[in-house]
Amino acid sequence: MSKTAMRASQKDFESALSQVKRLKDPGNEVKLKLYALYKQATEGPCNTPKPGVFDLINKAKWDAWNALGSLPKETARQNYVDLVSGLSSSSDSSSQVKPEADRKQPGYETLVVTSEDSITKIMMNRPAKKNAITIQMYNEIMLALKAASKDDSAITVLTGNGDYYSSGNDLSNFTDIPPEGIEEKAKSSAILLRDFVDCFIDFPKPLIAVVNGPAVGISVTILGLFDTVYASSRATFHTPFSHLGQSPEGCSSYTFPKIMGPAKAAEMLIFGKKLTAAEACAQGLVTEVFPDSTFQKEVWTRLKAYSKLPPNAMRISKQVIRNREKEKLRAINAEESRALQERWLSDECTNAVMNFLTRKAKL
Ligand SMILES: CCCC/C=C/CC(=O)SCCNC(=O)CCNC(=O)[C@H](O)C(C)(C)COP(=O)(O)OP(=O)(O)OC[C@H]1O[C@@H](n2cnc3c(N)ncnc32)[C@H](O)[C@@H]1OP(=O)(O)O
Repeated sequence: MSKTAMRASQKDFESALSQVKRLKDPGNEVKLKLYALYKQATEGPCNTPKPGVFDLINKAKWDAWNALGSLPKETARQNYVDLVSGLSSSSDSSSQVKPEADRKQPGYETLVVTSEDSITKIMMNRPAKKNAITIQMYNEIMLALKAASKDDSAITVLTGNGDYYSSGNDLSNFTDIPPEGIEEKAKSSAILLRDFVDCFIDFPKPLIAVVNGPAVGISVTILGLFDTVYASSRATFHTPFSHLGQSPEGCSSYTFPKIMGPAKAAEMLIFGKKLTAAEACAQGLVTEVFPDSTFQKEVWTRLKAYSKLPPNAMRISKQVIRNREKEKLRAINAEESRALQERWLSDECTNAVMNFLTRKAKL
């Protein structure tokens, strides 16, 4: 394992340790697994005397730890992170009966897509990379939205797995230069961006963002195209385009001034001011903020109630609201994508991306 991967795994482990406190009770069997993996990850193989047969609880804990044998600390740490990550996504809805693995739609590698209770949930699933959006993930989100627009769900939700909603465009997308050269790369990226944002402009049903943690870049800008945005109190909203030598996308050059007024929009889009969830709500980008400790429970209870409303009425209402603006939004999207195509070829952008990839800069 590389040094970087080990460091990242330790960070993920620490974040899983705090995440686990916020989960609903996963039951004794899982709690024992978590205990055993924690002990193995922090202390190595079981090294304490076996408790007596009548000391039932401590004996069960000891058995679970001892059963891990000589599993390396790094592997135990990784298994702990994976287990917590699976638990936090399945705790999204307390009354969902089948485990998520049984309900998830096949064919997606970067997403977990489920449909239940008339809700299609599209969950970005690269928690170790803060759900940074790769080319594959852009394409899979478009596919999932197209499928959701035709399925029998009443509403569609986009959310993230792990501690982040999304850290935006995966900056390593810029490093995969085709033999045709950098200009061709910028052109194909601009087409991908335009097609991606068009899917949100055209989406025909109510679309809800469940912003479970910090959001960066394009994952923030497209929020202006959602019908409702629910945020955890832990979420932040950051569009550091100038820092990255880039310019706004996702129709935010139009939706943000409209939502929050030109002055507040400029502070975000030009100067990269990061908003807290409360600030984003006060400025109209977020519909409602929920305490992080009850976020999943409160949001999914609310969404389940909404999903029982007459679906055709909701669809028509959305279309009446959106249709008036559709052509304008499409034109703005095309213009923003053209501007970015040029930006991606600039020294300002190249240097910012290289600084991140060589870890000279972080937001
Ligand atoms: C079709 C093209 C459309 C283009 C349009 C979109 C524009 C944008 O979206 S611009 C926004 C781009 N995003 C960023 O600039 C964010 C960059 N990331 C960061 O600054 C930090 O990673 C972040 C503050 C989000 C989190 O910091 P930490 O909590 O300290 O975590 P790490 O930095 O250790 O991250 C863990 C792991 O994930 C990788 N990562 C995170 N975000 C990205 C990203 N956007 N692109 C690529 N990789 C990302 C990070 O490198 C770490 O990887 P490892 O080191 O391999 O563990």
